[in-house]
Amino acid sequence: MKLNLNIQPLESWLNIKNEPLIISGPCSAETEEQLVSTANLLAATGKVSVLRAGIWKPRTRPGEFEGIGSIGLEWLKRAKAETGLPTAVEVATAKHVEEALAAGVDILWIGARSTANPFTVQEIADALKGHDVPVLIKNPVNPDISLWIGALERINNAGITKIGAIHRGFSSYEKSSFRNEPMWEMAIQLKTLCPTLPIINDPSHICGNRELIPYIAQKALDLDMQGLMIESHIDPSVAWTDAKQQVTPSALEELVSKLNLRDPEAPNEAFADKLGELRQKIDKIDDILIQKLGERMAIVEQIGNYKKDNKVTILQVNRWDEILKKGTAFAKALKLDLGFTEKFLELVHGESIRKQTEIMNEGKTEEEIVEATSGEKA
Ligand SMILES: C=C(O[C@@H]1C=C(C(=O)O)C=C[C@H]1O)C(=O)O
Repeated sequence: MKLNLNIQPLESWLNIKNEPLIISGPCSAETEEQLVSTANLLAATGKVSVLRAGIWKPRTRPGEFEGIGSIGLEWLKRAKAETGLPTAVEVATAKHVEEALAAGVDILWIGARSTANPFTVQEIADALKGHDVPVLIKNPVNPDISLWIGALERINNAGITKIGAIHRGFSSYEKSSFRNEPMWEMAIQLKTLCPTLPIINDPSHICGNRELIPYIAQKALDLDMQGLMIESHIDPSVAWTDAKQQVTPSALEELVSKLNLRDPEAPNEAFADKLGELRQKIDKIDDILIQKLGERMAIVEQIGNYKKDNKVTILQVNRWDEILKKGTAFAKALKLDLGFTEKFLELVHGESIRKQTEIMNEGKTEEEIVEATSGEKA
C-alpha cells in the first residue's frame, strides 16, 4: 500500500538556514520577555529555522498552567519581527486556527492528543480550508499508524499541501527510560508508505529529559528524518512546563553542532559498487530465509493436521521452551543479539499457532470467525 498525499517538498516552502532543519523555542510562551529573549538567542546561533512556542497547552490534569493564550500571539509577532524567524504554534480547535492565522503565525502543528481524535482533526481541517499554511502533524499518543495517516489525509483533503509529520513518540503503560516510547518502526512505516512526506523528530518529547536528546536526535537523522523540533528556554530550570526536557539556546547550539550529518547516498561509484555487491549477497540470504520459512510452515501444517486428527492441543510449551533454549544458545555462539533472536523465534512460533488454529477451525481465519460471529472486523 502507498499513501496518496499531495505534498509540496519541504524546501519549497521553508527556508532552511542550516542543515538539518531545526525548529526550536520554549515549550510554553510564559512572558513576553522570556519568549523574545529566547528567540533572539536562538536566532543568534544561526542554527534555527523556525521559532516554536506553545500558546494553548493541552494538560493531562486540570489546574496546571494551560498556556498563556492569545496574548502570546502578540509576543510571537514581536519575536518574529526582531529575529526574522518564521513562527509555529500548536492548534487544537478551529478558534486556535483562526486566531493563529489572523496573527500571522507561519506554521501550525497538531498535537499528539488532537491527532488521536478524528473529530478534532476534522474541525481543524475545516478551519484550514482556503488557507495556504504549512501544517505539521504529530503522531497520536497511542501507537496507531492509521490515526496518524488519517490526520494527514484529513488535513491534505482540506487543500493543505505543505504538510509534514512530527514523530514525538508514544505513551506506554510500561516503565521506560523514555517519556514517550520512540517506536521508530512507526515512523519508518509512515516513510515507507509515503516517501515524500517530511518527517521531523521531536527528541524533547521522546526523551523527557535533556541528557538523552543528543542521542535520539542523532538516531533520528540517521534514520533519514528531515529535521528536529527541540524545546528550548532561556532558563529551563524555571520553565513553567517541561522544565526537565528544555535546553538553553547555547546548549542547543552545541548539540546541533555535534550532530553528524550523513547523506542518504554517497556520490562516489566505488561505494555504490561495493554496496550493490553486498546487497546481492543479502538478497540471496533473504531468499534462502524465506524458502526455509516456507518449508518450516509446511511441516507445521502437517503437525497441525496430525494434532487435529489425534485431538492434541496446539500449544506445546515444553517443545516451545526447547526451541527457545536451543535457538538462543546457537544465537549466542554466533554472537547474534539474544533479544532479537527471541523476538524472531516468538514471531515464527506465533505464526505456527495462527496456522494451526486455522487448521483446527476447518481453514477459517480468526478474522473471518470474528467477523462472522460479531459482525465486526477483527
Ligand atoms: C509445531 C508445533 O506446534 C506449536 C508450534 C511450534 C513451532 O513452531 O515449532 C512448537 C510447539 C507448538 O507450540 C509442535 O507441536 O511441534
